[in-house]
Amino acid sequence: MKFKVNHSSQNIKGALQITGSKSESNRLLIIESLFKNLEITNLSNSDDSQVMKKALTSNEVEVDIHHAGTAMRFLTAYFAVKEGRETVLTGSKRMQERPIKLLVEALRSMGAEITYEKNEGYPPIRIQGKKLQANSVSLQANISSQYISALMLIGASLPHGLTISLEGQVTSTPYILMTLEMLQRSGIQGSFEDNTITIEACSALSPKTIPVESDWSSASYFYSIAALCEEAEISLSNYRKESLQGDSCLAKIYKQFGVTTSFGENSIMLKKSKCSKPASISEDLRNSPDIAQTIAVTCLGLGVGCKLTGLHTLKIKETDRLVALKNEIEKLGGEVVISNDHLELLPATSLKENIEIATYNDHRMAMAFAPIALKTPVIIEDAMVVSKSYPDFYKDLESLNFTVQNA
Ligand SMILES: O=C(O)C1=C[C@@H](OP(=O)(O)O)[C@@H](O)[C@H](O)C1
Ligand SMILES: C=C(OP(=O)(O)O)C(=O)O
Repeated sequence: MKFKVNHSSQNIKGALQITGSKSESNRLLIIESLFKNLEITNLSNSDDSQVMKKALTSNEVEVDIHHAGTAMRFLTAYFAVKEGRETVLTGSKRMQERPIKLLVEALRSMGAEITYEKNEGYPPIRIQGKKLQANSVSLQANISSQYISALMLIGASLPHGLTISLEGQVTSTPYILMTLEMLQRSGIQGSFEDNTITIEACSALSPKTIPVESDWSSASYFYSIAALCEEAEISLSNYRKESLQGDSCLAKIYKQFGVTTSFGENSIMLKKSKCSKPASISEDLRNSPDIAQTIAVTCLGLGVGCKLTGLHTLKIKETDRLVALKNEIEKLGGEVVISNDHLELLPATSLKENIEIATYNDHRMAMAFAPIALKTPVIIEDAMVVSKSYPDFYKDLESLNFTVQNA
């Protein structure tokens, strides 16, 4: 399905309630399943959280997690400690190209029984659940923080807890801190100091209600909208100043485009009233890789140049996001240079109209490019990919007076 997205005004006002963070939700779903006694509120309605919920209650041998990276990685560790359960964990064609070897090797070194069904190092994998006795593990930390979070999430279920030694430069650190905080809020003790994570053993949790903050990566598209129009007042809930999500750095980054953020009790207000913009910006996104596409497209729309670094993880996400960004920005008339870990955009002088944006099975390609409609009408191919993290995306665009039509 293709959607043509358009907007006829440069003044945007509205209030939206965004679904819960899929990262926080998928951690809490695993903790609840292992230890019980958690009530989770504002759970994400994303496909990724739906597949996680379904997997955790499935009695089938084959568990298919589609495109959900967190589900693939967290469930690999989860099923490895499910004594007596045999699981074949699989996913979409792209998931079968996303590496899992570092996590499988770490779990095997702890005694887990995991074999590859097709290609060495990639899903699908067959897991024979066992009681693991190990209390320490080490792994390379510069490929995906999800491998580390996966080990942290099962750590407390092991008889002696788990000490994880991280090797090399740690990437996506806020997601590791989020996992630690989620464990601690649930009642599990742990620490992260000097590249060593310690998770204490725990046999039961006392009952708790844990609210999920809304998704900051989803909020990024409204930051982009605010930046791309002349005047904006957009209220988003449920957000907090003290966020566990690294993508909350958006508030600081978008100040450069004249978008201010004020924090209410449970919401944020994005305001834009003056058209100040820098000639170019430079950001290291090692800690917030999921907002790279949003920022690149905002800059394209504003005619601002950008140099985005720390993007080495983008090649193994839903698609090779660096290549996808280059292809689609160039279709609109932008000039981009990419390497394995950075992207440089030259300030664009004009944008082409009614360009069809390919989305590469990547929700963030669709959502990052839709706001450019404030500058030029755009057609989003395979538009419903957004449901991976944000099923209500187009409904929320319409509530801000965007027109979204079948193309
Ligand atoms: O742990 C998480 O919830 C996530 C970690 C990040 O992945 P990497 O650690 O692979 O960069 C991020 O890109 C992904 O969307 C969600
Ligand atoms: C990379 C992402 O997700 P995952 O790795 O969990 O599939 C994302 O949501 O941008």
